[in-house]
Amino acid sequence: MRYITDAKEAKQIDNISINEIGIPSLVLMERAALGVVEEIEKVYGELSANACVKRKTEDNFLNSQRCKKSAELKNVNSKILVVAGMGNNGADGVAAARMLEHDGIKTAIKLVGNIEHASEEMKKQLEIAKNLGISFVTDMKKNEYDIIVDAIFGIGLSREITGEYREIIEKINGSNSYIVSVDISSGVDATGGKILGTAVKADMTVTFGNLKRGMLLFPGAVYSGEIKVKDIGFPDKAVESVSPKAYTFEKNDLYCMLPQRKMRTNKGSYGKVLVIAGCEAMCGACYFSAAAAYRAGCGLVRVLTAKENMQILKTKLPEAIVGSYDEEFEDGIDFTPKKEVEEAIGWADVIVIGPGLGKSIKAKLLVKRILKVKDKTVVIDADGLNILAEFIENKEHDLGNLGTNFILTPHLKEMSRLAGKTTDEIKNDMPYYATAQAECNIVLKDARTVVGEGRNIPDGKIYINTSGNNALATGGSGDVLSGIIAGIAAQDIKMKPALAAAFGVYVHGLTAEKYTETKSRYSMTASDIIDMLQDVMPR
Ligand SMILES: NC(=O)C1=CN([C@@H]2O[C@H](COP(=O)(O)OP(=O)(O)OC[C@H]3O[C@@H](n4cnc5c(N)ncnc54)[C@H](O)[C@@H]3O)[C@@H](O)[C@H]2O)[C@@H](O)CC1
Ligand SMILES: [K+]
Repeated sequence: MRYITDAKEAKQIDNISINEIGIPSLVLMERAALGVVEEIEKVYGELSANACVKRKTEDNFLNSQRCKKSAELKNVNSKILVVAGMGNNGADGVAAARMLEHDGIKTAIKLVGNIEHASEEMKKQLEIAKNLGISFVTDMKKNEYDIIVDAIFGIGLSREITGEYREIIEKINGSNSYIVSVDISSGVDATGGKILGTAVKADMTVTFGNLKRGMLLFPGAVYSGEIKVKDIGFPDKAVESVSPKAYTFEKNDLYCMLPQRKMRTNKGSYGKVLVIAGCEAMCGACYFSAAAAYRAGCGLVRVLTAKENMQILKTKLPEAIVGSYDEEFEDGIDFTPKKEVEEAIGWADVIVIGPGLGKSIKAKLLVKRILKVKDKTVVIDADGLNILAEFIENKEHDLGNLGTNFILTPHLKEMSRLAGKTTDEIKNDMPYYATAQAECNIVLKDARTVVGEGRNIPDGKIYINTSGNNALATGGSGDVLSGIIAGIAAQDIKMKPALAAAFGVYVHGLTAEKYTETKSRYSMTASDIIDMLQDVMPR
């Protein structure tokens, strides 16, 4: 698990490390600069070898997709320019320039801003650089440098970028150089990922201690390039005492945090998922959700679907217990859930409702019933969300009334209906809309999905997903996700629903990464996502 900080938390960690624990600021800075230099020298090596530097991490959405033509790159006399602002981000850059020179790489510094406003650390770094005779330039000639180091603003950026800052950032972006941002791309708001006027389009960002939210959320993610996180010695004590609200997973987390498969167990040990999905014309969605729940590891899956879908589901997924909700309506639409629906609700540990369910009166009555479930995790997806939004619009329901056992999985448009806000409003503050609107858990789906715990959950966390790629943008992908989340939640009913949801989102993303290792991102289908689960879930 990796913490992701916002600007305030990152500053607090700096502060506690320096002022409470007593690690000198310049010591942290020296390590930060060394971290930057280490990464630059790797790139420099590649450039010098005339390599085409196509960063592979586009798969993680962290790449600006630059492929420098080797012919455009000078090799033997490669030069680096550090563009430094007057705060400590600039000071990191000046320290890095000194280290690069020390390692024999021709490096110059271009200062931006009023030197009279330089931070104490910046003044110190400038003094050292001057004593060593490092060259300073006043102008930045286009395409003169193979690598430009962006050390203009870090987490201290606090307002729109204008004037000479804006000009230099536009010049940097207009160059052919490989661009390395120090800590965060200058212009990206470290908390929300917004672009404050303009921002450096980095090929790589070398960040310190922890990931910053702004480099993962859009549009900041597009400006960050490949992200390297460097440990510069912030003590765990400082990080723990700040306890950042956001986190993301790494592959090892699957092995140590997912429910374990113990030796003496049977199918009853891994939970029961009920999928209420599929109307007459939509059998596939039901199949995808149910099959994914099995592949994610739950013990038993039961399906309630339209009568017409039963035969095909029995054939396609013989592992599932297949029934129909239709017989509940034999007496007309005056629905009092009885027979199979009530029995199935009682049977289940986790319920999924919505994929391909349609918006018929039957579907609405089913959703109405499931909204009353209190004692088990419920995933509401697709048409389940559309119906819920309709209930909210008609004032029959309130988003705030849904309990902490519910997981909603809206994409931006669905969230816009649920929250009564525009998609732009949602897009611009995904962590807020994933957490602050409701008591339930929300999986807010986008290229960078955010999972939030309800607003009243003590110490509620925000998960920002970093796995996956655009191969996932295919029909049925969301149905599969609902099944994966339910399948994981069912294996440990004590697991916080938001954690199960975060794992589900992470694993769903990993399937696409695995798939595109050998196959085309154009061709992945929902069935492939289900198939790839066997390659990405722990063995
Ligand atoms: N000792 C420390 O505190 C450490 C700091 N580190 C570096 O320090 C950075 C944070 O340094 P600072 O807090 O000095 O902040 P920055 O260096 O990010 O920038 C702060 C300066 O920019 C000004 N500013 C903000 N927005 C502006 C705008 N739009 N136009 C013009 N000026 C603007 C501020 O008034 C301030 O003077 C981190 O990102 C990291 O790179 C690292 O070296 C780790 C250790
Ligand atoms: K920067």
